[in-house]
Amino acid sequence: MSGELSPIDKAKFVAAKRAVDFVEDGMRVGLGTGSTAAWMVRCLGEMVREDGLKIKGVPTSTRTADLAREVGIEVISLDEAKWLDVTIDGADEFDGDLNLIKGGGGALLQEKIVATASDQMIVITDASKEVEHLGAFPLPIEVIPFGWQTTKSLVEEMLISMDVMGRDSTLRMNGDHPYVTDEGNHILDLHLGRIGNARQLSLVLNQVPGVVENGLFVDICDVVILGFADGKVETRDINEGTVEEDRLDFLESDNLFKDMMD
Ligand SMILES: O=C(CO)[C@H](O)[C@H](O)COP(=O)(O)O
Repeated sequence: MSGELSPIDKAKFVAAKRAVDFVEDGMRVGLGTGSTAAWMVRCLGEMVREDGLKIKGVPTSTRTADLAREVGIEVISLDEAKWLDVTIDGADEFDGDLNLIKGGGGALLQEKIVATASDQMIVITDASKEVEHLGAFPLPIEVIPFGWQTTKSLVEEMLISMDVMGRDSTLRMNGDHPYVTDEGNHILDLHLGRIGNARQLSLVLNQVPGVVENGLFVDICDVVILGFADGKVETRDINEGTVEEDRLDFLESDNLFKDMMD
């Protein structure tokens, strides 16, 4: 990456930079997937290389595993870690209860398993992901390739029976071919418009044969850290509500940030 970063990238960097303050020596850390999570992985890598931080990372995708190794983080599997101290990840939407839609980057299955196996899940994001009601972002569901068109019909019928708005679903594509996840599955994106009861929808979707997992994260996230392009950080904590924080004055002096702009 080179040149001037966009305001959104600056905001993502600020959120990532604040989130890594939660990481301490000896921790097992879940490493999310996506452009915001990639900033966090780079920040942690810098702490490992420059400050001697000792952590083990459990990545949520092959992309993140590759980046983590590249920046010097020791990578282990979830089975080796068994349980994690914290997972830091991005999101596509979050609401006032810190429920999320995730999976825009196609890694929702590993992301949900890893976040659920963590003492704490911290979401890092820019302000554009905050919504009053989840659902404007198409909800990704991971389905096995066998009979995916039948699974799609079953999901649509189920949505009609639940009287859920929207109901269109599309198979995610990668060029001319269906998108394939790290587990060899496909993704259906559900265009719902507005999700009334995320918990109920999540439970019902996972009952449909062929559905592996859906991108609704209900009662999993503990903290959302919102970054802004001018360095301001705001934290939403599930227990403490909104915590206004000072503007962080590191953007122009941060080595990692400067490197990325060169
Ligand atoms: O859920 C995800 C990947 O499956 C990502 O966290 C989500 O799509 C946000 O990505 P970005 O940080 O690039 O906006």
